[in-house]
Amino acid sequence: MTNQIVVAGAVIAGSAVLVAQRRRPPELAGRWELPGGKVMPGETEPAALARELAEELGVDADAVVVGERLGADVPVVGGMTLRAYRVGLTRGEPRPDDHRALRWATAVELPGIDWVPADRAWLDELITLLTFAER
Ligand SMILES: Nc1nc2c([nH]c(=O)n2[C@H]2C[C@H](O)[C@@H](COP(=O)(O)OP(=O)(O)OP(=O)(O)O)O2)c(=O)[nH]1
Repeated sequence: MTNQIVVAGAVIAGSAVLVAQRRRPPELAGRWELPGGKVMPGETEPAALARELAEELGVDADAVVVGERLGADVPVVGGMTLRAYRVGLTRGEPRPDDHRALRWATAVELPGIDWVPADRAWLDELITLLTFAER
């Protein structure tokens, strides 16, 4: 059986990353994550991420530029593997179509966020990325 990959996007703008507050399931509701979702059979990971971000953030899929991998794969309960990518948006302002809320967070704000537990694995890489991001 193949492992289900979940792709998550670190959408960077200036020196901030977009973080999204989950509505569900109850054990994750209210906690923050990188937006994304499950890769469907036959879909490439960048295509899946563009589709998920378009659905969740109300932006055009072709405005989603998927860049390099960020950090390591993270195994999560239920036999899934989380994989993060750097993302740029060429146009559009994200809105929370599937999340409770969205916020832009800078490097100093990241450790204080109430992350979905698995996403803490990416904290150091995110901080490094934002610290050296173009201003
Ligand atoms: N998208 C996303 N999911 C995450 C993150 N961290 C983390 O543990 N997860 C978990 C929560 C879920 O069990 C699973 C992905 O669920 P999802 O709800 O985002 O995916 P989806 O839209 O494709 O799923 P579905 O509800 O339509 O079935 O991965 C993260 O940073 N981003």
